[in-house]
Amino acid sequence: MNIAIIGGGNLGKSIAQGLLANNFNASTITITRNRIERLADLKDQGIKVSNNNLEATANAAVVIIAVKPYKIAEILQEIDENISDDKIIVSVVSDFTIAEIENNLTNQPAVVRAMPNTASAVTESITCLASNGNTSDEDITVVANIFNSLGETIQINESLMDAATVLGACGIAYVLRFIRGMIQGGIEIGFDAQTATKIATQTVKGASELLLQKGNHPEAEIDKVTTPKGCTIAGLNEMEHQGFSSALIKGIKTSYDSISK
Ligand SMILES: NC(=O)C1=CN([C@@H]2O[C@H](COP(=O)(O)OP(=O)(O)OC[C@H]3O[C@@H](n4cnc5c(N)ncnc54)[C@H](OP(=O)(O)O)[C@@H]3O)[C@@H](O)[C@H]2O)C=CC1
Ligand SMILES: O=C(O)[C@@H]1CCC=N1
Repeated sequence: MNIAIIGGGNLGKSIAQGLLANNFNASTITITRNRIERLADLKDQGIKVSNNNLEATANAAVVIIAVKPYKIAEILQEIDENISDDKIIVSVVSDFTIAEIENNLTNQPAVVRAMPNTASAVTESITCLASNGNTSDEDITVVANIFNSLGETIQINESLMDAATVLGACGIAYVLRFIRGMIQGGIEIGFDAQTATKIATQTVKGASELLLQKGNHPEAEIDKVTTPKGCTIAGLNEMEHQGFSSALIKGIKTSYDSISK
Protein backbone atom coordinates (compact mmCIF):
# COMPACT_ATOMS: atom_id res chain seq x y z
CA MET A 1 0.00 0.00 0.00
CA ASN A 2 1.52 3.31 -1.09
CA ILE A 3 1.22 6.30 1.25
CA ALA A 4 1.69 9.92 0.14
CA ILE A 5 2.30 12.58 2.78
CA ILE A 6 1.57 16.02 1.35
CA GLY A 7 3.39 18.61 3.49
CA GLY A 8 6.65 17.39 4.98
CA GLY A 9 6.87 19.95 7.78
CA ASN A 10 6.96 19.42 11.54
CA LEU A 11 4.05 17.01 11.67
CA GLY A 12 4.40 15.40 8.21
CA LYS A 13 8.03 14.56 8.95
CA SER A 14 7.14 13.22 12.40
CA ILE A 15 4.64 10.86 10.79
CA ALA A 16 7.20 9.66 8.23
CA GLN A 17 9.82 9.14 10.95
CA GLY A 18 7.34 7.14 13.02
CA LEU A 19 6.39 4.95 10.05
CA LEU A 20 10.08 4.24 9.43
CA ALA A 21 10.62 3.45 13.11
CA ASN A 22 7.82 0.91 12.77
CA ASN A 23 9.42 -0.82 9.81
CA PHE A 24 7.01 0.48 7.18
CA ASN A 25 8.61 -0.16 3.79
CA ALA A 26 10.31 3.20 3.04
CA SER A 27 9.91 2.74 -0.72
CA THR A 28 6.08 2.80 -0.33
CA ILE A 29 6.13 6.26 1.28
CA THR A 30 6.36 9.52 -0.67
CA ILE A 31 6.55 12.87 1.11
CA THR A 32 6.30 16.30 -0.51
CA ARG A 33 7.14 19.88 0.29
CA ASN A 34 8.47 22.85 -1.66
CA ARG A 35 11.92 22.92 -0.06
CA ILE A 36 12.74 19.24 -0.61
CA GLU A 37 16.32 19.75 0.53
CA ARG A 38 14.85 19.79 4.05
CA LEU A 39 13.76 16.17 3.58
CA ALA A 40 17.27 14.87 2.88
CA ASP A 41 17.35 12.78 6.07
CA LEU A 42 14.19 10.93 5.02
CA LYS A 43 15.51 10.51 1.47
CA ASP A 44 18.67 8.95 2.90
CA GLN A 45 16.46 6.39 4.64
CA GLY A 46 14.76 5.36 1.38
CA ILE A 47 11.60 7.49 1.44
CA LYS A 48 10.73 9.14 -1.87
CA VAL A 49 10.78 12.92 -1.59
CA SER A 50 9.19 15.22 -4.12
CA ASN A 51 7.85 18.69 -4.74
CA ASN A 52 5.26 17.35 -7.16
CA ASN A 53 1.96 16.56 -5.44
CA LEU A 54 0.36 15.10 -8.56
CA GLU A 55 3.17 12.58 -9.05
CA ALA A 56 3.17 11.74 -5.34
CA THR A 57 -0.56 11.01 -5.21
CA ALA A 58 -0.89 9.17 -8.55
CA ASN A 59 -0.27 5.69 -7.12
CA ALA A 60 -1.04 6.32 -3.46
CA ALA A 61 -3.83 4.34 -1.78
CA VAL A 62 -3.70 6.67 1.22
CA VAL A 63 -3.03 10.41 0.95
CA ILE A 64 -2.16 12.15 4.22
CA ILE A 65 -2.53 15.94 4.01
CA ALA A 66 -0.30 17.80 6.50
CA VAL A 67 -0.15 21.37 5.21
CA LYS A 68 -1.16 24.53 7.04
CA PRO A 69 -4.93 25.11 7.25
CA TYR A 70 -4.85 28.03 4.80
CA LYS A 71 -3.24 25.77 2.14
CA ILE A 72 -5.46 22.69 2.23
CA ALA A 73 -8.16 23.87 -0.17
CA GLU A 74 -5.63 24.71 -2.88
CA ILE A 75 -3.83 21.36 -2.35
CA LEU A 76 -7.08 19.39 -2.65
CA GLN A 77 -7.92 21.19 -5.88
CA GLU A 78 -4.41 20.53 -7.20
CA ILE A 79 -4.56 16.74 -6.58
CA ASP A 80 -8.29 16.38 -7.33
CA GLU A 81 -7.76 14.56 -10.66
CA ASN A 82 -5.88 11.78 -8.84
CA ILE A 83 -8.39 11.30 -6.04
CA SER A 84 -10.60 8.47 -7.20
CA ASP A 85 -13.36 6.96 -5.05
CA ASP A 86 -11.13 4.06 -3.96
CA LYS A 87 -8.53 6.29 -2.27
CA ILE A 88 -8.45 7.29 1.36
CA ILE A 89 -7.82 10.95 2.23
CA VAL A 90 -6.50 11.55 5.73
CA SER A 91 -6.31 15.14 6.90
CA VAL A 92 -4.32 16.08 9.99
CA VAL A 93 -5.13 19.75 9.33
CA SER A 94 -6.81 21.51 12.22
CA ASP A 95 -9.98 23.51 11.77
CA PHE A 96 -10.92 22.09 8.33
CA THR A 97 -13.92 19.77 8.36
CA ILE A 98 -14.68 16.56 6.48
CA ALA A 99 -17.50 18.38 4.67
CA GLU A 100 -15.06 21.14 3.60
CA ILE A 101 -12.63 18.48 2.30
CA GLU A 102 -15.42 16.77 0.35
CA ASN A 103 -16.54 20.10 -1.10
CA ASN A 104 -13.07 20.60 -2.62
CA LEU A 105 -13.03 17.18 -4.36
CA THR A 106 -14.89 15.94 -7.44
CA ASN A 107 -15.08 12.26 -6.44
CA GLN A 108 -16.11 10.73 -3.14
CA PRO A 109 -13.12 9.04 -1.52
CA ALA A 110 -13.15 7.94 2.10
CA VAL A 111 -12.20 10.94 4.24
CA VAL A 112 -10.80 10.60 7.74
CA ARG A 113 -9.63 13.42 9.99
CA ALA A 114 -6.73 12.48 12.22
CA MET A 115 -5.27 14.54 15.04
CA PRO A 116 -1.89 13.11 16.05
CA ASN A 117 0.91 14.97 17.77
CA THR A 118 4.63 15.35 17.14
CA ALA A 119 5.39 12.38 19.42
CA SER A 120 4.52 10.41 16.25
CA ALA A 121 8.26 10.69 15.53
CA VAL A 122 8.99 8.46 18.53
CA THR A 123 5.83 6.33 18.11
CA GLU A 124 4.22 7.77 21.27
CA SER A 125 1.43 9.84 19.72
CA ILE A 126 -2.19 9.78 20.77
CA THR A 127 -4.17 10.18 17.57
CA CYS A 128 -7.87 11.00 17.55
CA LEU A 129 -9.69 9.80 14.41
CA ALA A 130 -13.03 11.00 13.06
CA SER A 131 -14.94 10.03 9.94
CA ASN A 132 -18.44 10.31 8.57
CA GLY A 133 -20.95 7.93 7.03
CA ASN A 134 -19.13 7.76 3.65
CA THR A 135 -16.18 5.90 5.17
CA SER A 136 -16.30 2.11 5.55
CA ASP A 137 -15.11 0.24 8.63
CA GLU A 138 -12.41 -1.28 6.41
CA ASP A 139 -11.09 2.17 5.44
CA ILE A 140 -11.11 3.30 9.07
CA THR A 141 -9.13 0.18 9.98
CA VAL A 142 -6.52 1.00 7.31
CA VAL A 143 -6.08 4.50 8.77
CA ALA A 144 -6.13 3.25 12.37
CA ASN A 145 -3.38 0.75 11.51
CA ILE A 146 -1.17 3.56 10.18
CA PHE A 147 -1.65 5.74 13.27
CA ASN A 148 -1.53 2.80 15.72
CA SER A 149 1.99 2.31 14.44
CA LEU A 150 2.75 5.88 15.60
CA GLY A 151 1.36 5.35 19.11
CA GLU A 152 -2.27 4.89 20.12
CA THR A 153 -5.55 5.85 18.46
CA ILE A 154 -9.04 6.59 19.66
CA GLN A 155 -12.11 7.25 17.55
CA ILE A 156 -14.13 10.35 18.33
CA ASN A 157 -17.05 12.27 16.90
CA GLU A 158 -15.90 15.00 14.51
CA SER A 159 -17.57 17.59 16.77
CA LEU A 160 -14.76 16.92 19.29
CA MET A 161 -11.94 17.46 16.77
CA ASP A 162 -11.12 20.98 18.00
CA ALA A 163 -10.97 19.68 21.57
CA ALA A 164 -8.71 16.83 20.40
CA THR A 165 -6.47 19.36 18.67
CA VAL A 166 -6.01 21.30 21.90
CA LEU A 167 -5.69 18.47 24.43
CA GLY A 168 -3.61 16.07 22.30
CA ALA A 169 -1.71 18.10 19.72
CA CYS A 170 -1.18 21.42 21.54
CA GLY A 171 -0.86 19.33 24.71
CA ILE A 172 2.69 18.33 23.76
CA ALA A 173 3.72 21.99 24.02
CA TYR A 174 1.97 22.49 27.38
CA VAL A 175 3.75 19.46 28.86
CA LEU A 176 7.11 20.55 27.44
CA ARG A 177 6.68 23.99 28.99
CA PHE A 178 5.92 22.26 32.31
CA ILE A 179 9.11 20.22 31.96
CA ARG A 180 11.08 23.37 31.17
CA GLY A 181 9.78 24.93 34.38
CA MET A 182 10.79 21.81 36.33
CA ILE A 183 14.30 22.08 34.86
CA GLN A 184 14.56 25.78 35.68
CA GLY A 185 13.51 25.05 39.26
CA GLY A 186 15.92 22.11 39.46
CA ILE A 187 18.83 24.31 38.41
CA GLU A 188 17.91 26.94 41.00
CA ILE A 189 18.10 24.31 43.76
CA GLY A 190 21.47 23.02 42.68
CA PHE A 191 21.49 20.71 39.66
CA ASP A 192 23.32 21.36 36.42
CA ALA A 193 21.01 21.65 33.39
CA GLN A 194 21.77 18.18 32.05
CA THR A 195 21.10 16.43 35.35
CA ALA A 196 17.96 18.50 36.00
CA THR A 197 16.68 17.57 32.52
CA LYS A 198 17.30 13.86 33.12
CA ILE A 199 15.50 13.94 36.49
CA ALA A 200 12.57 16.04 35.20
CA THR A 201 11.96 14.07 32.00
CA GLN A 202 12.14 10.65 33.64
CA THR A 203 9.88 11.89 36.47
CA VAL A 204 7.26 13.03 33.94
CA LYS A 205 7.54 9.70 32.13
CA GLY A 206 7.19 7.85 35.45
CA ALA A 207 4.13 9.89 36.47
CA SER A 208 2.48 9.12 33.11
CA GLU A 209 3.26 5.42 33.44
CA LEU A 210 1.77 5.32 36.95
CA LEU A 211 -1.56 6.52 35.53
CA LEU A 212 -1.39 4.52 32.29
CA GLN A 213 -0.48 1.24 33.95
CA LYS A 214 -2.57 1.49 37.14
CA GLY A 215 -5.55 3.44 35.80
CA ASN A 216 -5.68 5.49 39.01
CA HIS A 217 -6.88 9.09 39.38
CA PRO A 218 -3.87 11.48 39.60
CA GLU A 219 -4.89 12.56 43.10
CA ALA A 220 -4.67 8.94 44.36
CA GLU A 221 -1.01 8.86 43.28
CA ILE A 222 -0.41 12.38 44.67
CA ASP A 223 -1.70 11.21 48.08
CA LYS A 224 1.15 8.66 48.13
CA VAL A 225 3.75 11.43 47.75
CA THR A 226 2.39 14.06 50.13
CA THR A 227 3.76 13.33 53.61
CA PRO A 228 1.77 15.28 56.25
CA LYS A 229 3.58 18.53 56.99
CA GLY A 230 6.11 17.45 54.33
CA CYS A 231 7.80 19.36 51.53
CA THR A 232 5.58 18.04 48.66
CA ILE A 233 2.32 19.43 50.00
CA ALA A 234 4.04 22.68 50.94
CA GLY A 235 5.19 23.17 47.35
CA LEU A 236 1.98 21.89 45.76
CA ASN A 237 -0.20 24.22 47.81
CA GLU A 238 2.02 27.18 46.93
CA MET A 239 1.70 26.27 43.24
CA GLU A 240 -2.09 26.22 43.58
CA HIS A 241 -2.07 29.55 45.47
CA GLN A 242 -0.19 30.91 42.43
CA GLY A 243 -2.89 29.55 40.10
CA PHE A 244 -1.17 26.45 38.70
CA SER A 245 -4.22 24.32 37.76
CA SER A 246 -6.26 27.41 36.97
CA ALA A 247 -3.61 28.73 34.56
CA LEU A 248 -3.53 25.38 32.75
CA ILE A 249 -7.31 25.14 32.46
CA LYS A 250 -7.57 28.75 31.27
CA GLY A 251 -4.80 28.18 28.71
CA ILE A 252 -6.54 25.08 27.34
CA LYS A 253 -9.81 27.02 27.09
CA THR A 254 -8.05 29.94 25.34
CA SER A 255 -6.47 27.58 22.79
CA TYR A 256 -9.88 26.00 22.22
CA ASP A 257 -11.63 29.34 21.81
CA SER A 258 -8.99 30.39 19.26
CA ILE A 259 -10.00 27.59 16.86
CA SER A 260 -13.54 26.67 17.82
CA LYS A 261 -16.34 28.63 16.21
N1 LIG B 1 2.74 20.69 14.40
C1 LIG B 1 1.90 20.00 15.16
O1 LIG B 1 2.21 19.61 16.29
C2 LIG B 1 0.56 19.63 14.64
C3 LIG B 1 0.07 20.16 13.47
N2 LIG B 1 -1.17 19.81 13.00
C4 LIG B 1 -1.65 20.33 11.74
O2 LIG B 1 -0.76 19.84 10.75
C5 LIG B 1 -0.64 20.80 9.70
C6 LIG B 1 0.86 21.05 9.45
O3 LIG B 1 1.42 21.64 10.61
P1 LIG B 1 2.99 21.73 10.77
O4 LIG B 1 3.61 20.44 10.33
O5 LIG B 1 3.24 22.21 12.12
O6 LIG B 1 3.30 22.88 9.72
P2 LIG B 1 4.65 23.12 8.88
O7 LIG B 1 4.60 24.51 8.37
O8 LIG B 1 5.83 22.67 9.67
O9 LIG B 1 4.49 22.11 7.66
C7 LIG B 1 3.70 22.39 6.54
C8 LIG B 1 4.46 21.92 5.34
O10 LIG B 1 3.65 22.07 4.18
C9 LIG B 1 4.56 22.27 3.13
N3 LIG B 1 3.89 22.81 1.97
C10 LIG B 1 3.51 24.10 1.73
N4 LIG B 1 2.97 24.20 0.51
C11 LIG B 1 3.02 22.95 -0.02
C12 LIG B 1 2.64 22.44 -1.28
N5 LIG B 1 2.06 23.20 -2.22
N6 LIG B 1 2.83 21.12 -1.50
C13 LIG B 1 3.41 20.33 -0.58
N7 LIG B 1 3.81 20.78 0.63
C14 LIG B 1 3.61 22.08 0.89
C15 LIG B 1 5.60 23.19 3.66
O11 LIG B 1 6.79 23.03 2.92
P3 LIG B 1 7.76 24.24 2.54
O12 LIG B 1 8.14 24.86 3.85
O13 LIG B 1 8.90 23.57 1.85
O14 LIG B 1 6.94 25.18 1.68
C16 LIG B 1 5.75 22.68 5.09
O15 LIG B 1 6.83 21.78 5.19
C17 LIG B 1 -1.39 22.03 10.14
O16 LIG B 1 -2.60 22.09 9.44
C18 LIG B 1 -1.63 21.83 11.62
O17 LIG B 1 -2.88 22.35 12.00
C19 LIG B 1 -1.94 18.89 13.67
C20 LIG B 1 -1.51 18.33 14.83
C21 LIG B 1 -0.24 18.66 15.42
O1 LIG C 1 -0.83 25.36 16.89
C1 LIG C 1 -1.48 24.91 15.94
O2 LIG C 1 -2.32 25.63 15.39
C2 LIG C 1 -1.27 23.51 15.46
C3 LIG C 1 -2.51 22.67 15.62
C4 LIG C 1 -2.19 21.69 16.70
C5 LIG C 1 -0.79 21.87 16.94
N1 LIG C 1 -0.29 22.83 16.24
